[in-house]
Amino acid sequence: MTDPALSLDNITCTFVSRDDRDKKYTAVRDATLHIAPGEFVSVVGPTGCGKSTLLNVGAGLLTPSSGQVRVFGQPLSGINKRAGYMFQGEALLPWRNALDNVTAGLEFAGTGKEEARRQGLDWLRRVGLSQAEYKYPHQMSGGMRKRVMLAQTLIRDPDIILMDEPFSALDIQTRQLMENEVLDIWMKQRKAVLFITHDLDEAIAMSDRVVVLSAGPGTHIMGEFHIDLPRPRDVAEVRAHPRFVELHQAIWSVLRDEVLKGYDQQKRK
Ligand SMILES: Nc1ncnc2c1ncn2[C@@H]1O[C@H](COP(=O)(O)OP(=O)(O)OP(=O)(O)O)[C@@H](O)[C@H]1O
Repeated sequence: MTDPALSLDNITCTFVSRDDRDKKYTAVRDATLHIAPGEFVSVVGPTGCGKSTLLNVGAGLLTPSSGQVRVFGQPLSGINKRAGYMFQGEALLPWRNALDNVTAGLEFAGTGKEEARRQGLDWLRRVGLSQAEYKYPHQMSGGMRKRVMLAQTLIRDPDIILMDEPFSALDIQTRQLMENEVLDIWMKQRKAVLFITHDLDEAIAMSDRVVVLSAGPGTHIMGEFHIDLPRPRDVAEVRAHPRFVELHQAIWSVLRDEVLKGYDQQKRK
């Protein structure tokens, strides 16, 4: 049997509480999640439940209080070098143009300038930005900046792609375009993807599997759903598929109560 690309086993993350430094807060308790090579897995859950915490554990940015992380069967220590990470916010360097932002990771890894430029231009083309090589972040729209971030993440050819609500700041049309672009690229390369989102429609439209997290504290996995919709998919069109509607109802019936609990906790904060 092949090893999962990423395995998180019995992960617990306890922090010093942000509200009261004398108290501890267990964000995630005993969560187990395996992602196969080439599998696209989305994690959904109420706000503040611990989605980013799990992703950070997978990226090696956060060491769990207990549990084990393995990458293609090997225990992870330090940063997960086989993973590329696309954050929720803006992560471009404002003083670098689009091309120099895309090639930044290659440069840091020691790739020669000419080769980095060749690959950078190729990635700009693949994300639909062939004309934007010399534009600086402030000269680009939010959607263009996200495309640059996508190219920046994928140019290193990671075996695992970690995405934390990458398109949440975009308008719905741009967002759907980007989602389709990610699916196109993924269909060609079939890397393992861990995709965090608030948006159940987005999770179902993109994924092979949707994992539902409970409200915190002590977040755990409430359910997993295999998404047996045909591919290739268009994220806008697939929403009208009768199976999409069935899956949405099934997942929402598990997620709804957790979202209400999460919302209640936010109001009490
Ligand atoms: N370093 C930290 N110190 C203290 N508490 C933390 C820390 N990191 C996360 N938390 C807490 O753990 C919980 C989970 O946070 P996390 O950011 O993983 O949730 P999330 O599901 O990604 O949230 P959102 O949906 O709002 O993006 C939150 O209550 C948060 O305040």
